[in-house]
Amino acid sequence: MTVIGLTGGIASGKSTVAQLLQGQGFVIVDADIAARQAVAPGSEGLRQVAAAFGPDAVLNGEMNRAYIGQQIFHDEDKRHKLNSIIHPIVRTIMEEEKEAALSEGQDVIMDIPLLYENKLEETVDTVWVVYIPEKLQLERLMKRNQLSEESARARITSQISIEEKRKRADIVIDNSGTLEDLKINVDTVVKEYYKSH
Ligand SMILES: CC(C)(COP(=O)(O)OP(=O)(O)OC[C@H]1O[C@@H](n2cnc3c(N)ncnc32)[C@H](O)[C@@H]1O)[C@@H](O)C(=O)NCCC(=O)NCCS
Ligand SMILES: Nc1ncnc2c1ncn2[C@@H]1O[C@H](COP(=O)(O)OP(=O)(O)OP(=O)(O)O)[C@@H](O)[C@H]1O
Repeated sequence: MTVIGLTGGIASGKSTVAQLLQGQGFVIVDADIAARQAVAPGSEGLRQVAAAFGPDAVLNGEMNRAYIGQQIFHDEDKRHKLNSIIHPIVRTIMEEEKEAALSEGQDVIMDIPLLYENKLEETVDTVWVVYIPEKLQLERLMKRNQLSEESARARITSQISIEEKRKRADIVIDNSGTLEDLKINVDTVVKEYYKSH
């Protein structure tokens, strides 16, 4: 069984690719979903976030994502603080999900936006990077999250650049075309994958 790390820049299309791969029978373990579970209402994770970021960090019993986002994407120390609370919990959740899938004999896609930032290459068998040029990344991020150019740039520069991730990849999945183009690219990668497995 293989553990594939799926990564890329913010808004490069990882979730879209993960959906396509799920349709092809892969099990998806998603770090963004685990990160939400880590700070679920009433959780120890949320309690720690509130202790670190103050009363504005919680709204109606949930983590105030807009407030935390404003705080951490503009301030490296605060980002490291949040990461140090959430990432260990995320790793535990993802590890359990991965082991459950492997024990059922299924190949797993670990969808991890911060795979390179957190030096997790060694925890997977191969790394697939979803790539788009930075200009397109900025456009898609601004559109999807309704962000100003300045806020979108802050999010992009809080990660290792997409060009650097492309260089480090074992496999690159280009998503600079249409969704139809992306489907074709994903089909090609999956065909190649099955040839060698
Ligand atoms: C900062 C938060 C509240 C913003 O929430 P929001 O709903 O606006 O965004 P969402 O969670 O959908 O994340 C969108 C993307 O932002 C990027 N991102 C999120 N957190 C970080 C971070 N700490 N550093 C760099 N990029 C990040 C990722 O590419 C992610 O896919 C949220 O992302 C969060 O709790 N982040 C900390 C946990 C984390 O690192 N998650 C990423 C995967 S483990
Ligand atoms: N080929 C494409 N053409 C146009 N829009 C696209 C294409 N692929 C993805 N998108 C859109 O771009 C945005 C980003 O895609 P997606 O959410 O899959 O990225 P992501 O890498 O998972 O983002 P994040 O890092 O924030 O989790 C979404 O609004 C999605 O619908």
